[in-house]
Parts: sequence; structure tokens; C-alpha cells
Amino acid sequence: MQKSLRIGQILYTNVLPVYFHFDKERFNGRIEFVRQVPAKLNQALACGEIDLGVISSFSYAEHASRYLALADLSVSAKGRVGSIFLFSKRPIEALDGARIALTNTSATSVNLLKIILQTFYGLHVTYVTQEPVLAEMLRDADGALLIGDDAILAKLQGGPYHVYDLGELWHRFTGYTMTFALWAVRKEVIGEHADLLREVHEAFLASKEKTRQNLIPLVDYVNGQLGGGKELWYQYFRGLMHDFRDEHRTGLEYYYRCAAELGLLPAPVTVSVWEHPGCQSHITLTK
Ligand SMILES: C=C(O[C@@H]1C=C(C(=O)O)C=C[C@H]1O)C(=O)O
Repeated sequence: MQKSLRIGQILYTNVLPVYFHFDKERFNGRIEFVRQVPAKLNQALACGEIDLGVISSFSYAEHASRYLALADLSVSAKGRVGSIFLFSKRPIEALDGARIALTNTSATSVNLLKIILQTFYGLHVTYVTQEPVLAEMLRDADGALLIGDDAILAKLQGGPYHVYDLGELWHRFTGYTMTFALWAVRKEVIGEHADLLREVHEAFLASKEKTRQNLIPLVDYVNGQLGGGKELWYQYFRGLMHDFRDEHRTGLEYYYRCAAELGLLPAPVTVSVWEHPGCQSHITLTK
């Protein structure tokens, strides 16, 4: 029987509040982390290469009958997210008939862009999927979608583009929060590893809480790794939410309905959360 849990961690800065203070030592070799871009982790969870971890919220919906979400964890934003950008050679309203290059690292944001352009703006565009290298994406395309640190660094470099934040557009058109990622576990893993899984979940919640109380160490670390200036990272982390409460569920389930209307999902889904005593008490305490 497998002794340890394989846990996915997205390679981007956006998830760090939930991993930065994760106390790995206390698990004494019973867990290992697999670090990858979202599209790879989506696949790894679906085919059993990892047992749980943070994945695209769109991918959760595609496998909703096989997964449960870990309570009170997500990557969300109400308005500007700061790391999901459409870089466009023309104003967004003038993109009818355009060709858009999509990063091959995402699932949620590529479908969010389709909803925004088709449902909210009434535009018809064609898409190609590419490696997340802006200059190459824009060689033959009118616009390009990047996510995560690729998006942050491309925006910092600047360029003669219109830059649209997808969290901001979603909020402007719907009034809702947008949830880009969830922590999900395959249901069969719960039966085999319930106690360990509960400990891991609590360690994630504890890391999130510790970061919330003091952002300074995380901001110093990220600025040391990526540059950009501390103010950029304070603003970035202040704009992100890592909870999953009623407002997040409402926004996400509306996104799933929009996706189903465009045929991007076979049907709308609701998010099922793994309930266990530890998570209940945590949520009650911090509400
Ligand atoms: C906020 C972000 O959220 C994410 C976007 C994802 C997606 O588009 O599939 C998946 C996970 C998160 O990394 C980001 O990548 O910048």
C-alpha cells in the first residue's frame, strides 16, 4: 500500500500563501510535493499521478463526480487578480474575427476568456494554444492570454499592448468573485488516508492563516526570487483570496453555468466539499 501522499503545488506565486508556511517537517516523509503548472497538475490528479492538490477550478468541474474540494481553500479574486491578462494589439471591443493565442498552462482562464469574449462582448474569435512566451504568441495572433508568473513578468516588461485583467472583466460583467483554482482530492484517496489527509488540510489552513497575519516574510521571499519591488507583491497578495466561502461558491457555480451554456462543460456542476471534524471547527473559529 502506498505510504505517502503525493500533493500537487502550482509553480506560480499565487498559491504560496497556502504552501509557504506549510510545516513539511512534521510529516516525516509521509508526503511529497509535485510542482507543476496547472494544466499538468489537472492531468496528474485525473490520472492518479498525484493524490490531491491545487488544480484549475475548471478541471474540478470536468471531474466533479470523482473529486471533493478541501474546505476553505481556493485561489480567488473579487475584481482585479493581477496575474491573468489578455495582451491585445487592439481594444477588446475590436477583436471580432481575431486570432487569440492561449497559454497551454491553464484550464480555468482559457475558458473564462471564451465566456468573456463570446457571451459578454458578443465576439467571435479563433484560438490557438501555445507555450507561454508572449513575443512568440503575438507573432501571428492579435492577442495572447497568459496566467501566473508568466503574466506578471510579461506585464512588468511592458509593451505596446492593451492589457485586460480577466478577474476585473468577470467582476464588471457579473458582480461576482471569480475562483480560479481549488484544492481537490480524489474520493478514493479519502478512504485510504483520511487521518493523514486531515493533517495535511489543517497544515494548509495554518499556512494560509500565518501568511494572513504577516505578509512580510513571503513578500521578501518572492521579491528576492522574482524582483519587481515589494509594493507589487503586497498589492498582488492583498488582491488574492485563498478562502472558499459562500461568495466564492456563488461566483464559481455561475462560471460553471456560463461554461455549460457555451458547451465548454457538458453540464453545470456544484462544488462538493470534504467535511471532516477538523475543518468544521476551523471554519467556525475563523468566521
Ligand atoms: C490567479 C491565477 O490562478 C490560476 C489559474 C488557473 C487556470 O487558469 O487554470 C489555475 C490555477 C491558478 O494558477 C493565476 O494563474 O494567476
